[in-house]
Amino acid sequence: MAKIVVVGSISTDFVVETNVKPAQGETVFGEDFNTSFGGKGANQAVACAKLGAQTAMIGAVGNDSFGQALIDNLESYHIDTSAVKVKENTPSGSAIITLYNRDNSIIYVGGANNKVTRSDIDDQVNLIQSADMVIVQNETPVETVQRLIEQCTACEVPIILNPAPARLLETKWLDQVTYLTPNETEFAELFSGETMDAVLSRYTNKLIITLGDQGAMFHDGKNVVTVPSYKVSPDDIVDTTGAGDTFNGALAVALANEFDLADAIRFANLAGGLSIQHKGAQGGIPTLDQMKESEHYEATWHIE
Ligand SMILES: Nc1ncnc2c1ncn2[C@@H]1O[C@H](COP(=O)(O)OP(=O)(O)OP(=O)(O)O)[C@@H](O)[C@H]1O
Repeated sequence: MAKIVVVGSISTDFVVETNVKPAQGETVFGEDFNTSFGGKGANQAVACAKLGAQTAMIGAVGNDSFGQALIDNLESYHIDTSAVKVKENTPSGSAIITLYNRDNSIIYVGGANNKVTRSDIDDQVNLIQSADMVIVQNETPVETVQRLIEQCTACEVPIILNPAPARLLETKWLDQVTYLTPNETEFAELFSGETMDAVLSRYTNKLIITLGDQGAMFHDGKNVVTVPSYKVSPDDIVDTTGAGDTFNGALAVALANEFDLADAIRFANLAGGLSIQHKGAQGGIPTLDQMKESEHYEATWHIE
């Protein structure tokens, strides 16, 4: 079984639906309330685990009741949480989402995710060294991400940096990561003023730009290659939240199983396309068995 270590955020989404927006100082009645598990790191870890990888998470929660629920949720997917720390006097990561007329306003509090430190990475060198693939995003502090890139380089373990949300990093860091997976908006923020073709040809077989319903692009050393997504009829699209996280987790699983890059992107496109046909970021991620039931699953795709 491929071993994947995911470093990143773990948080709860608190979603309130209302027909009336409260004015300053006003209380209104809401229509509905629900919570769901999120955080890009946690979503990507769940994707790896559901798609058949032995998955461990490095991150942090607060010492509140939400923290324990976040850990229990990861464990329900058989994710190793021994490297998820509980930070004292800190809230767990939370997104407070108000849905008003199908439009949402979000207040995100990083909480414990902002307290994942360089030494939390150094404490887990053995875990990192044992991995076939590491993934990280940008919802933990920049110095932590940089330390992880250094450790992966030193241990010669491949690392995917999913630069979401976009945050500028010096070229030396981008040069050290094995794969870089922005969506189009993140690409534009990271490489403002440059064309996709120019940057893709600088980072051959490394930069993978996700394009929503168009799939994803990379440069194979000779040409820019667009790997098309699998068509999903608009009637079947239920919830696109987390498509990017599913794509990244699936990409990691495929690469850790030694798929070539174009194949790995096709596998990730299929997972991303299936995920949008169900509600919920984590709930919508397909399992490996659900992938295999798809008519698009390829006979040459072997996940150990
Ligand atoms: N409408 C769609 N039809 C088919 N596949 C899709 C669609 N939307 C997304 N995908 C799949 O999911 C991948 C990631 O989507 P996208 O580029 O929108 O990432 P994202 O903006 O990070 O997503 P999100 O923020 O919604 O999680 C795409 O490369 C594709 O494989």
